[in-house]
Amino acid sequence: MRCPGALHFVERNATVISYGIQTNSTPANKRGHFEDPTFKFQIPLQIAAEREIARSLIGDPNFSWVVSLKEFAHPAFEIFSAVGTVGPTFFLAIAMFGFVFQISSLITEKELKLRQAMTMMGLYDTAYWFSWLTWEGIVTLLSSLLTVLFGMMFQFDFFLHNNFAVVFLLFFLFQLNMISFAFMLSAFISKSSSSTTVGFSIFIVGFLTQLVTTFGFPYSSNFSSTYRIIWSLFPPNLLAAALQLLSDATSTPEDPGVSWNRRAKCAPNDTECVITINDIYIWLISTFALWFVLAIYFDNIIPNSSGVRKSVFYFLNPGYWTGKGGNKVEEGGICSCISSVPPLEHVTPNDEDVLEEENIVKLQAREGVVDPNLAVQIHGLVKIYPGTTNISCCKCKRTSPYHALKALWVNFAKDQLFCLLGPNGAGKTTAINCLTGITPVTAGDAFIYGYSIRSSVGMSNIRRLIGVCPQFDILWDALSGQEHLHLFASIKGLPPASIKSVVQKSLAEVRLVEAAKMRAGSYSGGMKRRLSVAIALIGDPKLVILDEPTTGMDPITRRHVWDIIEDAKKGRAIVLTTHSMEEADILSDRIGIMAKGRLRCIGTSIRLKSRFGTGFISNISFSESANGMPARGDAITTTQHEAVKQFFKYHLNVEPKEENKSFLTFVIPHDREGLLMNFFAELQDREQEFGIADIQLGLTTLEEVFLNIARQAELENAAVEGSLATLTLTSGASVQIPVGARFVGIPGTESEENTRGIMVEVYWEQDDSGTLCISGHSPETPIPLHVQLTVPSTATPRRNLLGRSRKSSWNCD
Ligand SMILES: Nc1ncnc2c1ncn2[C@@H]1O[C@H](COP(=O)(O)OP(=O)(O)OP(=O)(O)O)[C@@H](O)[C@H]1O
Repeated sequence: MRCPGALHFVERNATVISYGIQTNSTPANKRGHFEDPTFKFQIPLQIAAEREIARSLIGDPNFSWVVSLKEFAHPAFEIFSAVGTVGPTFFLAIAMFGFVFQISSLITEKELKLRQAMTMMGLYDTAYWFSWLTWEGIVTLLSSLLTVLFGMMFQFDFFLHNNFAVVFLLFFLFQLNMISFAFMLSAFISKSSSSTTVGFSIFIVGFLTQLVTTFGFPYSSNFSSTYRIIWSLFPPNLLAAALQLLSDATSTPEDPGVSWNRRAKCAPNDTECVITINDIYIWLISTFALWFVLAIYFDNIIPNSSGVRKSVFYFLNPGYWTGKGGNKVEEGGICSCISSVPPLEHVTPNDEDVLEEENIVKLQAREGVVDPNLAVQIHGLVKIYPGTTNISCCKCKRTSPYHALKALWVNFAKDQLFCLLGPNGAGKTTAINCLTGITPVTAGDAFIYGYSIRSSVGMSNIRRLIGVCPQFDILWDALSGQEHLHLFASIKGLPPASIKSVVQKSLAEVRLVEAAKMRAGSYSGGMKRRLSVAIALIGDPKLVILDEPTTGMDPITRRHVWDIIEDAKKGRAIVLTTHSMEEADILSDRIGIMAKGRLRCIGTSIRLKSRFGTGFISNISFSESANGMPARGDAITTTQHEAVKQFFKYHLNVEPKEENKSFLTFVIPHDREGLLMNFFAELQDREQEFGIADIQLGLTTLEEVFLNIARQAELENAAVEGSLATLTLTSGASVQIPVGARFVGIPGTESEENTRGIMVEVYWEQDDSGTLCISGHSPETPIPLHVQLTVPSTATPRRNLLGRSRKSSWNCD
């Protein structure tokens, strides 16, 4: 390809010079066009050869033969053609940095629920998108400026001869377009780790389509405009076409390049021109707007990290544009069908306090009372996670509907801390998510300072009033504690002048002043939790929701955070969920224990202990001698132990629950309460005789109340579901019994001696996940007359009513 051809001259005689022409017939790409060697080389050469032969033969006096070497006329090969050829790939590669970073940041924010946290604290979607756009606009502006300046610095004709504004605008609009394209793609990706793969795939596809564009497709009159429209939707193709135009315009040092005024005109020698630089600008601006609008649209209709999305035609709802409604959300993917939900039957609470609370709230709801002393009024809140059938490629995934909240009626008062307790899966987080607007409610409503959580206007007012510390820390690893607080203070709308002092105060409160400038990614678990608590309290919210705030804190820090929470009660309501009974006991003004989506009991800690605890706990400590040994030797102490045990057995009919050399612990049921006064008076009188050093009497712990309530809920649930369990007797025989059954008659054991037959008492416990399991059974005994028996069944266990499959083995490990 280096030699276009050759001429062979043969001088036959004085009047005949013959010649032969040899040409390279491969079309060569010159200045973006494939030149036909016959017309561009062979014919001009033939004419020239014949003309010169004629001049020689006719004896032209100016003609002479000279032997010299001269380059055949050809278009200039300058560095500009490198920009036209390699430029598209090179500048696409530069834009891919921003593209991958953008996709990965957006997805990380979704994946780590950072965006959800900001929305919960009052961030508007418009502010979210426009803040990203502003930031990316600035970065793109700088990078485009640097690209052009570097191009000029390295003396590329492409950058020197074309107008600065023309080249700069091209790079700026292209990079902005790629960012907007990244916004749109991020709606479809749920894992940040996929962003590099997506970026690389886009680069490969872009490289190939740009290559095709450089060869002239489809920006020439040979192709229909439909091809051009489709091709121009992909930003790298527009870049390739623009670079081609601009490099052609500076192909020789004499070419003037494209000036700002000529941006909408074709090059004079370009007969096949179908697109100008100005057209490319218009395409870049239009596709930028298209990707951006699509990004917002897909972001709304594709389920977020909580599985919530808007309807596909949400934008047709006038309320969406006026801000009055139109924020109705749905659950499940676009390609999923929601199965029918079993109706929720109304169950009157068994507990008198819960019933009373329910009646008070219902009365207030009927009469439309908005009590100024109430921060939250929950009116029959129901949440059913719908069962869905998701159809994706070659897969059909079904989930069953689940009643997570079954009509919650409760008030949370101002200046009080309400503690929501309950075993895992009780529905606490669901209740909180409903209050903060993360999850749509199925039925019922809740009013926070009078604003309904079901109205979009109400919800945007609520977001200004609440502060939330979610169950899991939602923090940016790259931001410092101070920056986090600054950001959330801004989202909360604090005046910029006060933000600095508020942030400093907040950092001091949670003892993070020294770590204020450290990245949150390097914080310990406890520090992160403290920062989350500080975020929840920033901006003086009137309702603070703390979902397990002290998880992972050491005891010293925990106590410190308890102090912060205690101080924060003034002037606001706090809702706290925790698994620490000590925390609930210390901080709560009222406690509600939930299980299986229902409120099971409500009241102060003392009330719950006295109503649901097994009774009183009495600790008896024995005197010890100076050397730490029991006062009068082991034998004597054992006698004293026995005497005390006898004393408790005789008067109160209780056995010790725990015992060792220095103390005895008894649990005294509530029904013996009447005997306690005299009993302890006598025990105190005989302290010396029994060698007692100290007598303590207290109510049972909140933990015990919690365990009792949880077990009771499991039993009720098992009875409703009608689940069956297999009880294996010590004799080796096994029978099917309803889950939770206590006294079980063994079939076929009736005899003359035991006319009612034999029975066992089954002991039920809860395993680590809180599910009931059989821990054992009593020895087989004749069935007493008064006992209400469960008759075993041989039926196989069936699925529960809501379709969740139950465990097959019911024996505790
Ligand atoms: N998106 C969902 N789809 C279906 N079921 C869900 C969904 N989210 C929660 N659940 C179910 O709802 C029930 C209540 O869950 P929730 O997270 O509210 O419990 P919790 O009381 O906060 O538990 P924990 O103490 O473990 O945080 C659980 O059985 C859970 O499996």
